[in-house]
Amino acid sequence: MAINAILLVNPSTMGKIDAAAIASGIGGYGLMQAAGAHVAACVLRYYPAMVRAIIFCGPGNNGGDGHVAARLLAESGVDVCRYGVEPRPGGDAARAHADCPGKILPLADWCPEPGDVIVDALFGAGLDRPVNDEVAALIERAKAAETPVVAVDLPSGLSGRTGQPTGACFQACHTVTFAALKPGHLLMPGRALCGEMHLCDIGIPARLITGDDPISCNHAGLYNDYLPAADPAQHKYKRGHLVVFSGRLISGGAARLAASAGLHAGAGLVTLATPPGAVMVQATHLTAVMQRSVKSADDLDQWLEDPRLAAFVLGPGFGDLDKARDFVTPLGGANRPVVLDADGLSAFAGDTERLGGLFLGETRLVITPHEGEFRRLFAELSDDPQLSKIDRARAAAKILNAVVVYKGPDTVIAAPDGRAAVNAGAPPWLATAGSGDVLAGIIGALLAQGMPPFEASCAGVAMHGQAGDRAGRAMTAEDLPPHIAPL
Ligand SMILES: NC(=O)C1=CN([C@@H]2O[C@H](COP(=O)(O)OP(=O)(O)OC[C@H]3O[C@@H](n4cnc5c(N)ncnc54)[C@H](OP(=O)(O)O)[C@@H]3O)[C@@H](O)[C@H]2O)[C@@H](O)CC1
Ligand SMILES: Nc1ncnc2c1ncn2[C@@H]1O[C@H](COP(=O)(O)OP(=O)(O)O)[C@@H](O)[C@H]1O
Ligand SMILES: [K+]
Repeated sequence: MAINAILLVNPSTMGKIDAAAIASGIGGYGLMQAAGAHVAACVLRYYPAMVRAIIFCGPGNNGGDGHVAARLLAESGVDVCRYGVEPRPGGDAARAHADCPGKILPLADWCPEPGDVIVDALFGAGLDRPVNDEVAALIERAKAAETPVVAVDLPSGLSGRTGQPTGACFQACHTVTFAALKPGHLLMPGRALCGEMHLCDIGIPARLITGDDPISCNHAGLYNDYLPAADPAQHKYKRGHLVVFSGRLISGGAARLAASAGLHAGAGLVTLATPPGAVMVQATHLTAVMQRSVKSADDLDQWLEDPRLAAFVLGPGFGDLDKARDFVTPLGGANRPVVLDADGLSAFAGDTERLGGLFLGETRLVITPHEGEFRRLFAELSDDPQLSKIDRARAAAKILNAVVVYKGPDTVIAAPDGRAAVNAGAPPWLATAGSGDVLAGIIGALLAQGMPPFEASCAGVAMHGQAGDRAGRAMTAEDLPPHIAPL
């Protein structure tokens, strides 16, 4: 009996897991009892001063969990009122309803009173369309009355697959879910609509909590076996030489942030490849980071003959989009890993085919777009409301044969082979100018040390978040590099 805190399970897969548990001899009604008990316990724990528990019950098993919670809360001495619809006859929900004393009133009858706490058991995994006008009006009423909401499985109205509301949606203070998290619990705005998450064991055996789709939370198991080892015999070139391309005179700070992050993330040496006109200004800022003047794609081509150059970061503050395209061509031919960020991505807006064509074969391109950069590259994917952020990142990864680090509060890392991870724990104060440049430098350094691109990206995103935690909420991007620590 267990929970799986790593796997993200789509609602349709969760239905199959429930069915497999039932087929293995575990009664569905028992699962519902356990689910309802966790909901009742959450209400009692967080709202000890409540006056009434208001249970909104839908027609399916989500409603069934609500009937169980209603009965248990009433048995605990709470004043309980149920509103909603009678469950469909014959199933576990109907039995849970029959076992709960009292009647169900129409949703429209609920008049908010001070001390009310709502248990939202209208729709969970079965939600497949926008809620109707009656439920939308109820959600409005709850919001206007500021009545706290404890959601069962998912706030009603939220898609567990995409993290997007299908229409009106409850804003929960707490969400109680079972066996495994769904993508919608972590993807925005779902994560914010869920409030505090509670992942609870309802008695489904761990061996059954598996997915047919490799989506997980970003966790150490994804990359631990690939992290650079501290080898006593290492020297700086063995640790990896990272090259970061600098922008023009006016915009060299972003590349310096990436370069400094690269050194702290373990690259043995980092060289800024700087346009001749910016070399002097960069020199006044650099200490451990080295510098080389690189004027043209031909210069770069020559330098690439040095096999010790292990990985490249191009984009932060780069500025010149034509030049970015010119430089990426020899990098594509160099058969070494490349991180493209910021201007390195904007340079290929509307031309993703060309970018993908430069990086055929074994995956060695990592792109790190934020929402706007992603849209510039993949407007059609961004505009498709059926796609989740995971779907979009995966599709982009396939198109470019690249690992996609689709940034934000819910950074998604996706590989062309379909692996995907969602990183949801990073502190919000990472939303500060230059923080993405630091991330590009960290991933570049891990690539330079020989990590494969998906693993380097997952580890890099984790290191970035941890550096943010250590730097604290008043940090600026410049504070991040010294707080980077090996995993
Ligand atoms: N299975 C198990 O063992 C366990 C399951 N558990 C619980 O079961 C929940 C899933 O239950 P579920 O599959 O019955 O779906 P649920 O979310 O209740 O929806 C019911 C029906 O509502 C309808 N409908 C959908 N959208 C609608 C809309 N916008 N507006 C109006 N109606 C709408 C649609 O039916 P339709 O009208 O299309 O025929 C849909 O089928 C899960 O979230 C968890 O809480 C736990 O007890 C643990 C054990
Ligand atoms: N609300 C948030 N919570 C956690 N991390 C965030 C949040 N907003 C942004 N980030 C992270 O901060 C970084 C910002 O990168 P980016 O948008 O490229 O900024 P810049 O271009 O200024 O460097 C990304 O790693 C992103 O995932
Ligand atoms: K619900």
